[in-house]
Amino acid sequence: MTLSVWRYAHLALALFSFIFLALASVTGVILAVDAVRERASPYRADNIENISLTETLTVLRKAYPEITEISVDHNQHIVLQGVDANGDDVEAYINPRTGALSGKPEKKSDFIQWITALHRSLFLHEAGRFFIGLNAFLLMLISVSGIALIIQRQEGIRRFFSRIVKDDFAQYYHVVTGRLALIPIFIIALSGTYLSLVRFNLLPQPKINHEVETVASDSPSEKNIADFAVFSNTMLSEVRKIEFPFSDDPDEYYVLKLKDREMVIDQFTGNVLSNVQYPFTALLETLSLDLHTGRTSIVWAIVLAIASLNILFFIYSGFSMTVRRIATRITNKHKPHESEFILLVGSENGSTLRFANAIHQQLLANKRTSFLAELNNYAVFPKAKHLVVFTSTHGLGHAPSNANKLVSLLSKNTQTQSVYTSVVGFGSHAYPDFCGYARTVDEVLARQPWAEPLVTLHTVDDKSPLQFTQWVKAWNEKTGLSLTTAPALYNGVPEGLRKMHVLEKTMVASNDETFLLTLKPDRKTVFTSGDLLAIYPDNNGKERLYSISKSKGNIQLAVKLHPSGSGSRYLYDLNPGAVISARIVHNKGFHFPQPAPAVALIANGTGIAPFLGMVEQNKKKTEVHLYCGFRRRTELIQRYEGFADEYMQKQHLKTFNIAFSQEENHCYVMDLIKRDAKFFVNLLAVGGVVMICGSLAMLQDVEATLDQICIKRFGAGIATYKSSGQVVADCY
Ligand SMILES: Cc1cc2nc3c(=O)[nH]c(=O)nc-3n(C[C@H](O)[C@H](O)[C@H](O)COP(=O)(O)O)c2cc1C
Repeated sequence: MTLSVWRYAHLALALFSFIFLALASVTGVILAVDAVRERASPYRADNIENISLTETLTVLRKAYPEITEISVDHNQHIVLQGVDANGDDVEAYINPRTGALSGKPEKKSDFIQWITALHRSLFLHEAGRFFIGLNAFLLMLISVSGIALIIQRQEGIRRFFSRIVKDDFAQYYHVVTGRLALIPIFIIALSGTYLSLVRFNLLPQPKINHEVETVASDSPSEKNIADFAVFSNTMLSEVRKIEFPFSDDPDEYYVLKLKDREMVIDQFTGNVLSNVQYPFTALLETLSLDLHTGRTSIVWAIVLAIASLNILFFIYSGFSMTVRRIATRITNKHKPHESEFILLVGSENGSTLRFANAIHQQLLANKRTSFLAELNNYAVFPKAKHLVVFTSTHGLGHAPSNANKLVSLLSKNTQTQSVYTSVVGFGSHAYPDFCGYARTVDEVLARQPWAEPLVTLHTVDDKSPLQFTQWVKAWNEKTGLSLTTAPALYNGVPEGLRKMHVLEKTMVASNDETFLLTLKPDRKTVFTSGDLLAIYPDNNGKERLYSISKSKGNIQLAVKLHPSGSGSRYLYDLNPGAVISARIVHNKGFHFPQPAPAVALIANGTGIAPFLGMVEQNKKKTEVHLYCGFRRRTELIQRYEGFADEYMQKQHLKTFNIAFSQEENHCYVMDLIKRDAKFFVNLLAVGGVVMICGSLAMLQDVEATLDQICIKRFGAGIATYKSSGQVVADCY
C-alpha cells in the first residue's frame, strides 16, 4: 500500500477517535498507577507457589471451625469467609501459613470507582460501553497503520529499530516513541476490544456444568482432609477459590476453582467427582483482563501507564504534524494550460511547499501566470516557458509520496515547446543520500528533448532560507526577474524563540553610528560566536539576522544604526533591563575552525562582532590574526583596540591589523592583505583558514585580492579553498 493510504487511514482513525482516546488514556494512566499501588499491598501473601492447599487448609481448619470459602485474588490476597472460634463472622485477609488475620478487604476508593466507570462507559451506560469498545477497536487499527508507517519510513521491517534522524521535534518523537509504545498499545487495544465483545455477548459464553454421579461405594472410607490427594497436589498459587460444603450431607461438595479448571470434590473421600476444564474463551477473557489492567504484574502495569501517556503524546504530536502539513495549501489563480511558469513540488511534510509557494506568490504579484502543483500532477503544459521543480528527499534518497510518479509521467507527457528547467533540492546532510531524489529528477529532466536547463541544481540543507536565496539570485539572473533574495521571506514560523534580557548597550557617537548590544537569554541556550541572532522588530513575521559573538556567556552584537532600518532602530531603542523575543540561528559553516594550524579573521565595520567572541573563546591559543577595516578611529574602535591588547597578552590573538579608510593614510583592509600577501598564501598552503565577515562589497574586494595573490603564487585562485572550507564568509 502507498504511504499516503496508510497515512490517511492513520489520520482518519485518529481524528475520529481522539476525544475518546484522550479520555481513555488519561483514565487508563490513573488506573494503571492504581494497579501498581495495589500490587504493592502489604496484605499480599508471599511465595504461595510453595504452599499446598493441604498445608493451608489444615491450619485454617484448626483456627476457624466454619469456613464458607477461601479465595485468592490477582494481587495474591488470601480472603477467608467463615466463623472464628468465638462464633464471630470473619471476612478478612489471612496469612495462609499461620491462619492469622492480616487485614480487612477494602473497597476501591470513590475516586477510583468513578475513574473506572468513566474509563469503561463514560457514565453513558451501554452506549458509553459501546463507544469505548469501538474506540478500542479503532486504536487497534491505528496501531497497525502506525506500525506499517514506521516500516515504510524505515524502508523495511529489518530496519525498524535503525537510527532516526532528528528532523523535527513532533515528528521525531512520534516515530521514536511509536516504535516502543505501539506494541503495548496494540495489546491494550486488542484486549479492550475482546473484553467489549464479551461484554456485549458477541462471543460464545462459557458455561460450566458439573455432572456429579454419586458412586455407591461398597465401603466408603472416610478420610481426613489432610489426606486428600487433590489438595496436596494443588498449590495455593493455582487456586482462585475453594467453596466449602454447607453441611455433612453427602450431596454437599467442595468446589475447587483453579485458574484453568473447576473440580467438585467429595467431602468425605477427597475423590474428584467432576473435573471441567474452562473453555478457551474464558481463559482468553482472563488473559485480556490481566493484560488490559496490569493487575497481575507491577512491571506490566507500569508499561501500561507509560503507553497510555504515550497515546496522549501521539495525539499532540500527530496533530501538530498534520496542522503543519495542511498549513500550506496550494491555491492557483491560473489554469495549468495557460500558465507560463509551472512550479512543481515534491514535499512530504509541507516545508518545501512553503518555499515554492513563496516563489509562486511573488510571480503572481508580478503579474506572471504561475501554476503551482504537486509533482505527481505533472502533465503537458502548452504555454509553459519555465518549469521549476522543488523537491525534498525522503526514505533513503527516495521521492516524497506526492512526487513518486514523476519519472513515469515524464515518459508519457512530452512538452510540445522547449521549456527552461530548474531543480531545487531540499534535504539534510544528516542523511547519507543528500538530496538524492532532486538529483534523480535533475538527471531525468535534463534528458527530455524539450528541456533547456537554465540554472544548475541547487541544494538546500535543513530548510536553510539563506541557501535557498542563492538559488533565487541565480534564477533571477537568468530570468531577469527580481524576486526577493532576503532570507526572511522564506522563513517559516520561528521556532525556539527565547526571552532575552538587555544587559548593556553602548551609545552611538556623532562620528560613528555603530553600537554594541549585550543580551542574556532567560534560560540555557546553546550558541557560539558566528551564530546568528534572529529578531522580529515589526511584528509582521519578517526576520532580521545579526552575527553574534559569545562574550562571557552572553550574546553580543555590533549593529550599525541605519536611519531607515527598523531592525537597528528597534535594537537601539532598547535599554538595559528590557526584554525581547529572539532566537538563535545556528550557523555551522561560520564557527571557529577546530582544529586549524592558523586562522585569519577579516572584517569591516560591524562584521568584527563574531570575531571578538572567537578570540575570547580561543582558549586553545590557536594562532589567530585579526584584520579589520573601519572608517575612522572612534571610541568604539578604541574599545576594540583595548580588547585586542588584552587578548594578545593572553596569547588568544597573535596580531591585530587595523585599516582606517577616512583617516590620513586612507587604508582599506584589502591593502593590509596585499601587504601581508606572503602570510596569506602560506596560511592557505598549510591548511589555515580565512574567515570573512562584513559587507558584501568588502567580501568581493577581499576575495578578488586573495584570488590575485593566490594566482600569482600557485597559478590558481581561491575557488578550491572556498569549496574545501578554508575560505569562509558571512557577509550581508
Ligand atoms: C524519514 C525522512 C527521511 C529523509 N531522507 C532524506 C534523504 O535520504 N536525503 C536527504 O537529503 N534528506 C532526507 N530527509 C530530510 C528532508 O528531505 C528534509 O528535512 C526536507 O527539508 C523535508 O522537506 P518536506 O517537509 O517538504 O518533506 C529525510 C527526512 C525524513 C523525515
